[in-house]
Amino acid sequence: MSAIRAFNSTFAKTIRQPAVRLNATRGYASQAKSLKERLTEIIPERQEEVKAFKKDYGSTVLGEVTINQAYGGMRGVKGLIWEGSVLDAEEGIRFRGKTIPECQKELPSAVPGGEPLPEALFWLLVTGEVPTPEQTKSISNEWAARSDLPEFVENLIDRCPKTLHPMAQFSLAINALQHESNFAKAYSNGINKADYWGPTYEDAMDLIAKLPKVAARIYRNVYKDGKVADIDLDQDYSYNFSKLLGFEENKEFVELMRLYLVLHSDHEGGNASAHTTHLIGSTLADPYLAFAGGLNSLAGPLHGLANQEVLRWTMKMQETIGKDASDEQITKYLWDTLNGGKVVPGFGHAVLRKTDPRYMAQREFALQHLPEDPLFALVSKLYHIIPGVLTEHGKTANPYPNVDAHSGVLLQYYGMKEQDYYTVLFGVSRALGVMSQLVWDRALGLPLERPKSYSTAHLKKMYAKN
Ligand SMILES: CC(=O)SCCNC(=O)CCNC(=O)[C@H](O)C(C)(C)COP(=O)(O)OP(=O)(O)OC[C@H]1O[C@@H](n2cnc3c(N)ncnc32)[C@H](O)[C@@H]1OP(=O)(O)O
Ligand SMILES: O=C([O-])CC(=O)C(=O)O
Repeated sequence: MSAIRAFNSTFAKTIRQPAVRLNATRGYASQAKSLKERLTEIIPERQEEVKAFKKDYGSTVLGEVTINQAYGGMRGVKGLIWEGSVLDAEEGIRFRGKTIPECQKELPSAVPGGEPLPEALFWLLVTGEVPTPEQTKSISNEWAARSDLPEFVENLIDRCPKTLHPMAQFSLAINALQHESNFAKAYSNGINKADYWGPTYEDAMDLIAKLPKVAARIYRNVYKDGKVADIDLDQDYSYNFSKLLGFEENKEFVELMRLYLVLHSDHEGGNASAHTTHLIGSTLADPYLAFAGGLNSLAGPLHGLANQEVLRWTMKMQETIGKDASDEQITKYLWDTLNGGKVVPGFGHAVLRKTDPRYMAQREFALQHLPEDPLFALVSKLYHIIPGVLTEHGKTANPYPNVDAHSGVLLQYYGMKEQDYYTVLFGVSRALGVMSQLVWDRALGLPLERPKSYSTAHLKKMYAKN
């Protein structure tokens, strides 16, 4: 047995939570398995499936690439494999074939009829199967048990100036956690490539488990008293994250956190944070280094940072034209933004051509929990005004709101008012998607990513008539 196989099997024995099915009507397996045990069964089947599919269809053409696409951020170019989710331009995201409302209905929750648990979504993303409540609980327990940070990482976060953007602190801390990487150690010890997925899985689980402590420490240092509570080993991930942030006493906030972490987790493979993580991972840099790169992508205002920008833009608008501004005043303010050569944050999308269902899920939450909130009323008003203005402006392929247009108002309502922090929450959630794919990247032996590029001069030589 290789060193890493021995490590994996010992680890599985230590951490496994034997769980027996309680609910016979929902089609759960009769003897619940740990996530790693289930993956160990599934991976050889999927490897065979992919091998056979490639053998039969490997030379099938997926699409053509135009010169405009090469200059245009590769929009619509089909060239990536991503197992966890697929995005439809009209319908939005499906996680392993399930829409957001289906996930809300089918995945185990912490409270009856409540929001789905991110632990359950992670299991679904990794395996394609809905976990039992016991399997979901085993992930909660496992993440709580793996959550400790090395002291030097805590010190590193504590030494950051409060003026360093929370996303820069987050990325720095994740790079430092690389010290813990099982994959990096296994690679340096000469692991066989057939075994790569094992230590990648261990790193993915450790990394996700440690995120609440990293993210909450940044929040408490920058905005509060620097003290961070302890993890409750018997609680779920979102409860613990809320507790560390200082919000666990508000049960609605904890439910929001569960929903938030599910909604922002995965958006197929071409979005900048997912693609960056996948690209870095393809060099066999370990999961920590890959995810830190993904976070740096997420920190751009055209991507995840838009959720911070939305609130900033909305507040600035309120300051400029007043809290009771008329539709006409809002419309004029929008035109000033557009004529100033700026984007309206939270609207538009590279793939979606309808309102983002993640926006709708957050709107449903607001309608249920904060229907009278004045900021929610304003966000609803903007939802009705902005698409018309963007359509008249005539440039935007999709004038409708994306996920980032709604998250800030919910967080504000519960007292998390520090917008510069919001993308860190997004990053914690995005780890679920990109880490589950990274395990599959290594399990399927996906190679170094390296597409072809040309210079303008070369392209002109190839295609221009004069
Ligand atoms: C989690 C997420 O990442 S969701 C996206 C978060 N980002 C935002 O909300 C920022 C605002 N939105 C945007 O900047 C864009 O819509 C993006 C980056 C999301 C998508 O970009 P693209 O796929 O290039 O969009 P699209 O094809 O519609 O762009 C065409 C033109 O419309 C402009 N446009 C697109 N959306 C907007 C917008 N919300 N406000 C103003 N102009 C816009 C683009 O800047 C582009 O202008 P250009 O021709 O002068 O370069
Ligand atoms: O899909 C995209 O390009 C951006 C996005 O909404 C996400 O990553 O969640």
